[in-house]
Formats: sequence, structure tokens, C-alpha cells
Amino acid sequence: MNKHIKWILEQYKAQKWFVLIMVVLTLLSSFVSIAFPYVFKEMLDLLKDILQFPQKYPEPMKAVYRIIKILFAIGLAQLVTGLYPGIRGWVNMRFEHSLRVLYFKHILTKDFSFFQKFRTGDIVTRLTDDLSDYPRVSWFLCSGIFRAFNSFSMIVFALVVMFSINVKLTLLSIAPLPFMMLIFYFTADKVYTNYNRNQQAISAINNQLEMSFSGIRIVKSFVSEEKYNRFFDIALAKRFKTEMSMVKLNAILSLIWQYIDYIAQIGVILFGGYLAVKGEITVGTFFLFYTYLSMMIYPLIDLPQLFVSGKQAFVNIDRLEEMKNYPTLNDEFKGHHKVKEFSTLSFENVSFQYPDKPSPVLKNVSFELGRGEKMLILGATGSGKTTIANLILGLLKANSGIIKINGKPINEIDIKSLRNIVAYVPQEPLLFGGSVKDNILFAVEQASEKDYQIAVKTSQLEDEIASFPDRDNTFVGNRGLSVSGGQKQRLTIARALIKKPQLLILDDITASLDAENEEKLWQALRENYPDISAIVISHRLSTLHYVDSVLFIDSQGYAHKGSHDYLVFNNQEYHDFLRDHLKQENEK
Ligand SMILES: Nc1ncnc2c1ncn2[C@@H]1O[C@H](COP(=O)(O)OP(=O)(O)OP(=O)(O)O)[C@@H](O)[C@H]1O
Repeated sequence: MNKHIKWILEQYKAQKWFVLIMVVLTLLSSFVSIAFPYVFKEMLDLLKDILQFPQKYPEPMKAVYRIIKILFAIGLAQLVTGLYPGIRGWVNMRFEHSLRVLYFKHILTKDFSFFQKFRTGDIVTRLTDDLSDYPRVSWFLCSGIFRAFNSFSMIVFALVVMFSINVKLTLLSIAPLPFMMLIFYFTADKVYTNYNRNQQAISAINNQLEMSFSGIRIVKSFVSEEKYNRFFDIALAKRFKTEMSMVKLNAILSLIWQYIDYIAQIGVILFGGYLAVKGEITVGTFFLFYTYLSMMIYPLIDLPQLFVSGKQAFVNIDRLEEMKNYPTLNDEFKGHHKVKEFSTLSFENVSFQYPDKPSPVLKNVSFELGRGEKMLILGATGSGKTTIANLILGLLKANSGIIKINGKPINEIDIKSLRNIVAYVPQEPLLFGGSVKDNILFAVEQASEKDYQIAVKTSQLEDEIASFPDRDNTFVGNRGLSVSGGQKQRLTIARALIKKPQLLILDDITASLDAENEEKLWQALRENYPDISAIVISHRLSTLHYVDSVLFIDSQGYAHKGSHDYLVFNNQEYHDFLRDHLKQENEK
């Protein structure tokens, strides 16, 4: 089965009751629309008959009343189907909502490589623009398809009636259909390509906007406003071009449909009129054909147009599915073993290479971290320290070697249970829109006031929060713009600690703490979280005072673990690294 049809059927299955209601309402609406002129025709013919042959109708008003009653019933039914377009709009919105939730859920399961491939603006475009309004996919799923179904069923009902009355006149009425299909067949690919280009241009604009506004401080500090204006102009010009080529093609196509149909209408008027004059059809029948044809103009134009919007919706479906099907590491971490208590972490000959890099970052890395142990990872910039943290969290997967938690290979472990006992403080702290407290409590369903206060105190935030205008109810802005870089990072430390993690990973938090605060942090950590194991990535040598061991990554990507004293005396590169580092620190 065609992949788009399969996709549509899946969505219908998920909303089966609404789809069923739509089918019933559509058929009812088509039936009523077609029945009304038919009853009218019957009335015309009856009136003509009564006038021509009064002797056949001893009580003529009885027959007229019967028809008027039927007309009333159909009129009432038309009231119900009057609501039909509104109900279609409502079901469109249901599809839009459920699809957005569905794809958002999938995106949350993705890893780094996904976010490297899809820029934020692009993802936002796919989740918003691709999903809503005419002729996007959720519109197509209900209004698009059911309008086509409505048009189609009206045409079928009308044809059944027309064929049963006069075959020749009916054939003349539907003569334009094959031409329309042929034109659609030859233009479908062009429609798809144009529309795809346009959606890509919209994504490019949104990426541009996201980059400019999220990096507004950098834009301003480098006085790059003009440059960004130029970039934006270029992106807009591209969209204008793609949009125009779509508009042009759509305008030409709808003009063609209209002309084909007008010609058919003229043909029916001439031929139908001729048959009526000759007496081969009644006046009622001529009225019926003429009414049906003018009723069918819209569905006849609409049907091929809906094929066009279908092609466009298929682009949206492909763009959404491309995100959903992008491979994620979670597909590879499917273990079921749940970790509750952390006892050991070990790397056994682990090597890792980023796909787009010529050589591995880490080579045969082996080390073990025990419960309660605090280990500092040292190494030059870009030596692979953050990569180790990402491997532990299952955000990256080793190319060779085994990572074990409590002696179990990481791919046998339920990765969520592992992430529940580990807390990671990233190098680049990210705050969400909300209060200080919201941000700290982000990682937990609920926490006691005592745990909250301990996390705040340990992160050395207590005094600062007390100085905020609304204390911990102070709003920190969408990306935490109203707090300093250091405060931001300490907030993310508190967010990590409130989880009461058993393994804490601090990735280069030196920017947020001066030497005095760093000492206080370690002291508080030992007091308040005595059993916690920690991996600290740091460029500051003073951190050596607070840890039990060091993992040094050398310039070749090999790792060496030991106490600081051991490494100083047994590893020349470590010795030289510290010496150079100390020199740099003293020069600052
Ligand atoms: N997603 C990625 N794709 C490709 N290469 C990457 C990716 N992330 C990191 N790298 C590269 O891998 C190497 C190690 O990066 P990593 O961030 O682990 O280093 P680091 O030791 O933490 O650096 P720093 O001290 O600057 O924080 C670097 O050369 C970096 O450019």
C-alpha cells in the first residue's frame, strides 16, 4: 500500500469515531443536496401534468401537499448538514492537536545527531506550519479528504439520477472529467516539487529568526545587525520566489478547470434545451440537469484541486515522518534491567568516534568509578571529556568496548532508570521560562521544602535568591536572560541536586564559582549528600583538592586513571599538562 495512504489510515484508526461521524454526515449532506432539486423536478412535472391532464387528478392538492411535505423534510435535514463545514473544521483541529502531540513526543526521544541535522527553526516549522491551515496536512486529513468525498458522492448520486433519466445528456455533462484527470496527472510532480521547496524556504526563515533572536546578545555585541538583515532578506526573497511559483501554477490550473467546465455547461444548456423543445425530456428534467450541472461545477473544479492539495499534504507527511524515522540511540538502548542503586561505573576499552570526524576522540578508555568516589576528568580542550559524560548518559553509543553500570552492560539497562539516578549539569546551562523555583523543581515531580532548601544551599544560591525581588518566585525569562551566567549554572546545579542523584556529573562549572564558593560547594556536597559519587569535568586545578581520583585524557585520546600523586610521578604528559596549566593560571 502507498505509504501516504497507510499513514492516513493510521490517523483515521486513531480517531475512528470522528471519522465515522464524518462519513455519515458527508453522505447525508450529499444525499440531501441531490434530493432537493429532484423533488423540485417532480413537483414541476406534477404541476405541468395537473394543468395538462386535470381529469387524472380528482384531488390535485393532495399530490402537491405530499411533495411539499417531502420538501420540508429535506429542508430540515439541510439544517443538520448546514453544520457540516463547522464540524469538519472541528475535526481538523482534533487531528492537528493529536499529530502535534504525537510528533513532539517522538522528537523528545531523539539524540544529538537529530538536533544537528534538524535546526530548531526547521523543527518548529514542521510542528506548526506543516500541520495547520489550508492546505496543510491536518486540514487535508479531514476537510481535504471529506470535501473530496462530499464532491465525489454528490457527483455519484447526481449521475445515478441523471443516467436513469437521460444517458446522452449525462455523458455530455461528464465529458470534462477525463481531461481534468489528464492535466492533473501531468502536473502532479511539479506541484509536489514546488510545494516542498516552499516548505524548505519557510524552515530556512524560521531558522534565521531563531538564530538571530536566541543569539541577540552576540548579534549586537558584534554589531552584526546589518549582516543579519541581509541574511533575512535573502531568506525572504527565496520564500517569495517559491511561493510565487506555487501561486502561478495553482492559478493556471484553476483557470483551466473553470474553462473546461464552462464549455461543458454551455454544451448541456444547448443540447438539453434542444431535447426539451423536441419533447424528449420534460421541463422538470431540463431544470434538474441544469441545476445538477451548476451544482456539480464546484465539485468538478474542487476534485482535481483536492488532488493538488493532497500532493501538498504528502509533502507535509514526508517532512513529519522524516523527523519521526530519523534513527535515535534510544532504538539501540532497549535494555530492561532497572537500576535502583548505583555501585560502580566501568569503561572497558571504550572507543568513540563522531561520524563526521576522521579519527576517534576516545581510544580504548578503561576506568572504574566506585560508589561515593569523586573523580576529576582532566584533558586539553576538545580531548573528549564531555563525550565521556554523554556516553555514560546513553546520549552517545560507544563504537567498541563496554560501558557497565553495577557490572551490567549499559545496553542491557533500562536507560530511563539509569538517567533517574544520574544528574548532569551541562557546560551550557539552559533555563526555561518560569520562576527560579520552577526551574529548580523541573527535574522532579515533587520535593519537600527541606530538600529544596538543601539543594539551594549546597549550590551556593541562598544569598542570591534572597536578594531577588520576588525571591524564588522571581521570573527568570525564557532563556534565563535576567540572571547572570554564573547564577544560571548554579541554578542548574540545584536542579540536579534536587533529584538526590547517586551519580552527579558536573561539566565544567568553573565559570559559575569562584575559588571560595567552590570550596563551599564541595563541603556542602559532602555534608548533605554524603554517599554521592561524582564526575567533575574542570579546567581549574584547585578542583584537585576535592576529588579522590583523576582521569587524564592524553593528546592521543587514551585515558589514564589514578590519584593525582600517582599520575604526576608516572605520566609525563600529565605532569607537563599540569605545569603548562599552572603557568597559564598564574599568568591570568
Ligand atoms: N556532536 C559532535 N559531532 C562531531 N564532533 C563533535 C561533536 N561533539 C564534540 N565533537 C568533537 O569531539 C571532540 C571532543 O569533544 P568534547 O566536547 O567531548 O571535548 P571536551 O574535552 O569536553 O572539550 P572542552 O574542554 O572544550 O569542553 C572535539 O574535537 C569536538 O569538536
